[in-house]
Amino acid sequence: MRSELFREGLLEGKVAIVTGGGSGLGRAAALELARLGARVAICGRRREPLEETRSLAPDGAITVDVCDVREEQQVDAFVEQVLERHGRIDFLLNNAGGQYMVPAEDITPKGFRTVIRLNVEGTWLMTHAVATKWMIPSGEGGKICNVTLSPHHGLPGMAHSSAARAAVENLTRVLSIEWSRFNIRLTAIAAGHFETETLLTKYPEQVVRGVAKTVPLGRLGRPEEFAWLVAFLASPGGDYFSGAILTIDGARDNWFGPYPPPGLADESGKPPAEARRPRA
Ligand SMILES: CCCCCCCCC/C=C/C(=O)SCCNC(=O)CCNC(=O)[C@H](O)C(C)(C)COP(=O)(O)OP(=O)(O)OC[C@H]1O[C@@H](n2cnc3c(N)ncnc32)[C@H](O)[C@@H]1OP(=O)(O)O
Ligand SMILES: NC(=O)C1=CN([C@@H]2O[C@H](COP(=O)(O)OP(=O)(O)OC[C@H]3O[C@@H](n4cnc5c(N)ncnc54)[C@H](OP(=O)(O)O)[C@@H]3O)[C@@H](O)[C@H]2O)C=CC1
Repeated sequence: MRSELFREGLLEGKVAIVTGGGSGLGRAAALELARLGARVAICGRRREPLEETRSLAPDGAITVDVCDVREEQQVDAFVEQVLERHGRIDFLLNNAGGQYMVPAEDITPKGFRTVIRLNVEGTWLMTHAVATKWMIPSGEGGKICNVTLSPHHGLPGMAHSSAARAAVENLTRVLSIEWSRFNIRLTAIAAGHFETETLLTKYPEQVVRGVAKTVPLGRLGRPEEFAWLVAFLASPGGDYFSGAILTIDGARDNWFGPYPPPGLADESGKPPAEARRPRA
């Protein structure tokens, strides 16, 4: 299938990494980059969804590796594998991330650490590995795009993640300055509310039902709308973007309604907690 937006072959010769490429926004981005001729290496913790993404792409366009972005040795091995296979890395999308929804007073130290580790440390480990193993020593530079979250004033029920995304945005800004001498350009995409399977199935039912009403445009984002922005940034159109936080959210960042939001929290303002996932 061809891109609905960009010309064929736009990213020919480019090599991209997409973390969390087995589902949702990561899958949509990996497929769009592959359609445009890039060779795309995707990773995640589970092989099965990654293989499914690969099967949806043009033959040979996507390669798959299991890698937990929180684990330094796995990240190093993954990046080395990509370099061995493809010889270069032009673009990194740090998309793997997430959180669970919970009132802040119920976040345990372990739970807080888990979310910070995934979003901040995972993003940092992958960024550092790609920069030091290829973008800096090759003299070619490259582009790194991080995924964060809108609204920027944070989401009740996501204190850990709100803190983590702010950290990632400031990391983006400082590296865009410090690594400009290597021609490494960094951006962050602050995603609003997108209709991915995780959002639609994992979050409390009243949140799923009510969330589109918090968006001035009145609907959730579609994964392809995110993917098009990623492809644009990876293309020559994105060459002069660095240090920018690109918010894609149907105007969600600019709106604040009454608190607590009707239907999305109880009368005291307590956000709902999602159900514990069953333990194996
Ligand atoms: C107004 C509003 C509008 C709200 C409008 C809503 C808009 C939503 C906007 C954002 C949307 C998205 O990002 S959608 C995309 C979301 N995608 C994801 O989150 C995918 C990645 N997430 C994950 O893998 C998990 O959620 C995450 C916990 C981060 C990492 O998983 P792990 O397997 O590594 O960790 P686990 O072993 O499960 O958990 C480790 C510890 O974390 C804590 N923990 C984990 N899950 C928990 C849970 N459900 N409830 C309590 N605590 C939990 C416990 O302390 C756990 O320790 P023990 O107690 O010892 O077990
Ligand atoms: N959907 C939305 O509305 C919004 C999403 N975002 C962010 O966008 C990104 C994608 O979200 P979305 O597609 O909705 O959610 P998904 O849950 O579908 O995507 C998360 C992906 O990351 C992978 N992943 C999770 N933990 C790790 C890890 N430790 N190492 C490697 N891979 C990991 C998961 O695969 P596996 O479990 O196999 O490891 C999964 O493929 C996330 O960072 C999310 O927080 C931000 C704002 C809003």
